[in-house]
Amino acid sequence: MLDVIHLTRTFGQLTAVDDVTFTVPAGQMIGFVGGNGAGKTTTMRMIMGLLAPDSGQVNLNGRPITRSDRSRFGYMPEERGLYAKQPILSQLIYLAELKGMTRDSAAAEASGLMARFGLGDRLKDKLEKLSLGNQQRVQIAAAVMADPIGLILDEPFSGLDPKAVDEMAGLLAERASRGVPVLFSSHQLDLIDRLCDGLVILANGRVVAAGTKDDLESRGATKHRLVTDTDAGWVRDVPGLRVDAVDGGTALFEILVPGAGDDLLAQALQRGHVIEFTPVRPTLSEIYREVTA
Ligand SMILES: Nc1ncnc2c1ncn2[C@@H]1O[C@H](COP(=O)(O)OP(=O)(O)OP(=O)(O)O)[C@@H](O)[C@H]1O
Repeated sequence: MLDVIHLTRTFGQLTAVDDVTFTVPAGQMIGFVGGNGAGKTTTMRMIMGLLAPDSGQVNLNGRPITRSDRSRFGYMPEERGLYAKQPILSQLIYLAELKGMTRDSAAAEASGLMARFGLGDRLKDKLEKLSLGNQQRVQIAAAVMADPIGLILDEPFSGLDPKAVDEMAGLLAERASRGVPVLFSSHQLDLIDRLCDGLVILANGRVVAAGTKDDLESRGATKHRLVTDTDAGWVRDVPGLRVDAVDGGTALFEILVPGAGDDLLAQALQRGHVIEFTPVRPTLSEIYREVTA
């Protein structure tokens, strides 16, 4: 389990990361989201010890993380870590050796991963000879090699095609299933929704929401949808509701006063046929927009 505890970092007048606290449980994939400049990269750099916090700390399994712990993490930095002009295999072996692997086992793991990505015949190529998406796969391979005890990945899926996203997500999920805490940033909320056990939303350096999607949904207003076979304009006159939209026989609204939904349903049944009356789960984009507004 990785705990980020009250981390704060300023750059001059700017508080880039402001008292940020969250947990990445062992074996879980946590999505780290927030607009440009929200503080995600700065937080990840502090987790990896590449940037000192002004205050706060990072714990691994209940005690302060050490340099030796960090050397066993897989990290994919925003600026990417591999050299464009060096051959792929030798770089992967070198990085895995730094994490304590023997040369032979590093070569075997690197070759296996490249074969899995369909790049088995490119091992001796310089990284720059690959397409950008394939370079990104190699960067992810470098992070997941050598059995890391934690994974911190800064926008690992940016620029990948849907098939590559699925492959890389599968790889990260495999590592998570070994009990590894996985934190990755992304601007792709649909991916976060699909891949993550939970998420942390940053805005202006602060955590504005964190938890599972179900947790976040239950914090927000639950909306309901009524679909009838008659015009639903009358819903606007029912007390105790906030009506978002009416379109023909369909109305979307929030129930502000307990019982107002029952009154609405009773009226709807008197007026005609009720085709649907259901709570509407907000999308992650809607939750995101609400908490970062
Ligand atoms: N070394 C630095 N010196 C000065 N300001 C910095 C430095 N690093 C980051 N910042 C500022 O800190 C803020 C947070 O930046 P950070 O890169 O952490 O955001 P981010 O959430 O990763 O953004 P993005 O999604 O655009 O990558 C930004 O305003 C950025 O300009």
